[in-house]
Amino acid sequence: MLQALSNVLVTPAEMTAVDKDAARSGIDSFSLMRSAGTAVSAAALRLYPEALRFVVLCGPGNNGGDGYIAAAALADTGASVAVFALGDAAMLKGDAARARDAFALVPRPLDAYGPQSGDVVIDALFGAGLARDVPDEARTVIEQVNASGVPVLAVDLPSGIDGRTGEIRGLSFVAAHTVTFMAAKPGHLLMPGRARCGTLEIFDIGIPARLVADRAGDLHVNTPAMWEQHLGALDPATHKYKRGHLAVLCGGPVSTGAARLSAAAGLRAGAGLVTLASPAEALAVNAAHLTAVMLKEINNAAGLAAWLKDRRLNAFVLGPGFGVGKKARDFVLMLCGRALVLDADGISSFREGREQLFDRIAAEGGEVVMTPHEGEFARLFPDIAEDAALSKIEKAQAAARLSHAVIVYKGPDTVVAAPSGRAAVNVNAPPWLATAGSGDVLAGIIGAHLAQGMPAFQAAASAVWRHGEAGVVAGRTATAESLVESIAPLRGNA
Ligand SMILES: NC(=O)C1=CN([C@@H]2O[C@H](COP(=O)(O)OP(=O)(O)OC[C@H]3O[C@@H](n4cnc5c(N)ncnc54)[C@H](OP(=O)(O)O)[C@@H]3O)[C@@H](O)[C@H]2O)[C@@H](O)CC1
Ligand SMILES: Nc1ncnc2c1ncn2[C@@H]1O[C@H](COP(=O)(O)OP(=O)(O)O)[C@@H](O)[C@H]1O
Ligand SMILES: [K+]
Repeated sequence: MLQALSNVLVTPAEMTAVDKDAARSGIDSFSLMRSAGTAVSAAALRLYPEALRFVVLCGPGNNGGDGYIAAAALADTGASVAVFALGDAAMLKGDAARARDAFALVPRPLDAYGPQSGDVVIDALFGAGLARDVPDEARTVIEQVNASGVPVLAVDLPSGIDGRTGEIRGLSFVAAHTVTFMAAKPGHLLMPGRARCGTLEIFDIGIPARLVADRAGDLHVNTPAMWEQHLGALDPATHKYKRGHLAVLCGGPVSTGAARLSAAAGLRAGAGLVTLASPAEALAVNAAHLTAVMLKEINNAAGLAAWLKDRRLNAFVLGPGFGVGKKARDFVLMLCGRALVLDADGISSFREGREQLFDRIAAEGGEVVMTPHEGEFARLFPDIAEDAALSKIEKAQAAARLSHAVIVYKGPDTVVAAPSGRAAVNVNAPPWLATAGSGDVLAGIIGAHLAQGMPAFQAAASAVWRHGEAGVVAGRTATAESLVESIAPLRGNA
């Protein structure tokens, strides 16, 4: 895969536009289909040398066309191949019809297929063109194949997965491997699609990278390439104030653990100093648990205002264990002009009156990052959350636009989105990150990156990636505490 495209995500609509641009620039569309189909046959031979029979299921569009090319290429190697077609293969048009003619045998109707031991299914029913729920004729075969345990190699996408959203359109194959072309699509990375793609292979079928890049939006896989040019901000060479002073606002005496986790994570992630701001009634319990993290009594808005005069306090985390209500709202509104991570109760406190928050962020222009999980997202952005037409990426983008903040929409497929529309989908997080306090740790890492001067989007994206890496290091028995201990340097910095 070309380096220039390796992290780019392209929506199916953008890919269709790329196809048209390619045709306009004189590239033969059938040669692209031939490359696609032969890439699929090569993957099938490489992955399943023991297959007794390759069963190619072909749909009514160009995804089916890729399938016919693959079938012909596999037959040329002497492999046993059977093709079953959805609908009347005689009705195929354009490149798909040409591809059908490349395969010597007449395909059999889809409902004639029953999975047999030794089969490998090549799923070429629907790809980028899936426009509605899969039809009944396809449902039966998808159910049978999924139940049979016969391995499925998907062409472009497992049929039934929406390439834009990752949603299942009625029913979908569960593939062991997916071969897609030129660039990954959102549906390969967003859940539940991601879990149904198996391993993902991105094959360069020969469309110039420039044509793809011209149509692609500012949407990427979250890899170090997204933010490594900002790692200089994490340079530890100077004194501790240069490494940033992170302040974590703590709630009442019975819920202090969450804020302490954020503080510990912030320190571990490289903030030069971390101070826990605690109300008087929680000072004793916090003091009993803290060593390197400092403690400061902050009881009310007046106390916070006085403390904020210290401009060396350069990032804040508010939310973990803070408590929902007026105090949270008052504090947050005072912090909107600074670098701020708004998490948990800090988000939920604005269920009513969110406009005040969004207006303040816009007016003050601080580097604000919000880190909602699904429930918190629905609390603050119910209108966006309920819009079933939007993908998780589009929801995060809409929320970022509306709030003027960077949104980290958490989950197995965390999306980081900026008000500009720039977005990244994270893929390195192991499922055992779903453990109590894990989100508090993430908030602390983001806070540390902000404290060290990274811009909000890069601070958030790199923190999400680092949190995922910490999860990998901590392993399956990870707890929030072991996650903190597992936060590793980012490329030798921090
Ligand atoms: N990108 C590239 O550069 C290249 C892409 N290539 C390949 O092209 C694929 C995209 O091809 P595509 O646009 O023809 O769409 P595809 O997925 O075959 O489906 C469309 C057909 O299915 C039908 N249909 C849709 N939904 C349906 C439903 N629920 N139930 C029933 N029918 C339904 C739809 O009918 P319609 O909606 O028009 O009635 C239409 O007939 C892409 O995934 C990749 O494999 C390569 O060849 C090389 C270059
Ligand atoms: N299945 C999963 N796979 C990977 N990461 C996950 C999964 N479920 C949750 N996470 C991550 O774990 C963290 C949980 O945060 P959150 O829901 O706020 O939990 P808590 O409030 O207990 O800290 C988030 O960073 C989220 O992205
Ligand atoms: K497919």
